[in-house]
Amino acid sequence: MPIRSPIYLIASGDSRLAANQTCWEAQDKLEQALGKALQSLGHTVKRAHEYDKSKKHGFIDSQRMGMNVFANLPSDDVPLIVAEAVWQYSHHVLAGLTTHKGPILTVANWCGQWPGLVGMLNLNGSLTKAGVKYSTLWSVDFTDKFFLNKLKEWLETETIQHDLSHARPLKGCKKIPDDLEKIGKKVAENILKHKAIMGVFDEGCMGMYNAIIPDELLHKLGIFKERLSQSALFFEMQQTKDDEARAVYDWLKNKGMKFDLKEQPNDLTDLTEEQILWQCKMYIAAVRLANDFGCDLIGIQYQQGLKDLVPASDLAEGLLNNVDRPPVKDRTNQHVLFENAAVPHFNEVDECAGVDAFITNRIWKQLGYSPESTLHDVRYGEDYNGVFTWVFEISGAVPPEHLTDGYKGAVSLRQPPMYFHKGGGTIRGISKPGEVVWSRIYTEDNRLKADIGRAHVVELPKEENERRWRDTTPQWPIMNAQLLGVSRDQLMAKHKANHIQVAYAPTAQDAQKALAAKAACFQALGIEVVVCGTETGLE
Ligand SMILES: C[C@H](O)[C@@H](O)[C@@H](O)C(=O)CO
Repeated sequence: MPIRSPIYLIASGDSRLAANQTCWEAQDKLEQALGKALQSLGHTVKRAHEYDKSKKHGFIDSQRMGMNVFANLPSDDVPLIVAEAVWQYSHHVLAGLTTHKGPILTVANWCGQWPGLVGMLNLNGSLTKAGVKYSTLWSVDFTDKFFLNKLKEWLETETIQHDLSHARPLKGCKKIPDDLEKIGKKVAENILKHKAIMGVFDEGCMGMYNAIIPDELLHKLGIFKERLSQSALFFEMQQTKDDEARAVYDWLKNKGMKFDLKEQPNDLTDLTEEQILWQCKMYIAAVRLANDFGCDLIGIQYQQGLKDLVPASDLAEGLLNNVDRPPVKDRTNQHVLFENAAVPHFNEVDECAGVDAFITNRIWKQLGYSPESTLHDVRYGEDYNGVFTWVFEISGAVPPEHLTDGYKGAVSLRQPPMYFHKGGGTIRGISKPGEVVWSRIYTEDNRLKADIGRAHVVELPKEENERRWRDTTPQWPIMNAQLLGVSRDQLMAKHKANHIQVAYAPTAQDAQKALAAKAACFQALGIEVVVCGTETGLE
């Protein structure tokens, strides 16, 4: 049925006032351009909530506000657009969207300035997990053919069909070679027999409903949650000795990592040694607590609660994911904990990324490859020399092993104050060129699924890399990635999360082996695998 006007528009935001205020201008610009496009197709748009003069922004900034906005719609079957130019908390609007009966379209502007694409992808993943029907679109300026044609399609049919021809179920692909299937199955059997513990320091980060794996689904993988508290982490940080923190800091400096310290720093905007030392304490505390509870992987939420107490968790998170990291001894100073091993960590307690990191670690070790993996935000991208090149950019840190020149290529910069008012340093650098396996676990139809594919990480000229940093968030680590056989629009249409997991392999052939073994492991654990793109070795 054709869509009838007016179309209602809602905008979910952050819950941090500073972020909502800073990013409002970009949102306003998006809404005006989108409004014009709809007008040109004979439609009118009506905001379902007003700009708030006292708050100085027009975002839905809490779950309660979102519920009220939906309750005040003229009816629950009006056409609705969720428009996003910023990082947003999906739970602000999820409740209303789960009971909304009218057609839903999520839209983001193709812009790197703020993580609007990231916000929309999180909402898409959350709606997918919740079983809510929606369509989705993106555009640089809302005048391009792709956007206008697809928008027309939505206006005429209430739905949009995207090209998903790059994605095939593993079952329909070439058979996985026996030796690699054996490795995948062996890792799966080992996990199912011995079980694994996922330590979660406060579940659910920034409304990321998609990132929470229901226990019943997780248990089928042999993985069980240990629900830990960030209060316990804070307490442990306070028990950690100053000289232990100092030793971690010195270790990093000896490795060649740089810290962007000003001569007379302002704690509100600059990085300070005190912030870094608290971050080192968090790193030690996290390792000790992971050891106390026998955890195989851990995740720290940080962005609610802990963000008001201590500097950012990112420095600790990037280090935990690295095999070569500062040694941490038990409290009596006798044994090194998790010696010569990474402690797989999942940022923003994204449990889907956590399971992926844990399995990657096991598979890569079996194959003899460096097992470091990380999630990134699917942040932005542009063509470079005619090839679409993504900016993958997580909000703080990656394992230094992923960076060009490792620790020597890592600089710690102060986290942006609008998100991180207590500061803290990042692990920022450029991801080294090489061969990568990318993947994403997600929940759909009440089942766990995984998309998996291949990418080249490319080295761009310095000025181009700097431009990409300037156009996004220069404090965060960047990966310039070319997905193989998956176009920009195919990834956007198919991807069910704000995050993407990446791990390097020594060569393209090794990456295909790793992909195959990982897919076999996922399958043996009951995760439905979808192979995406080309050069996977399985097409
Ligand atoms: C600091 C921001 O809130 C980020 O955490 C956000 O952009 C994300 O990384 C979302 O994945």
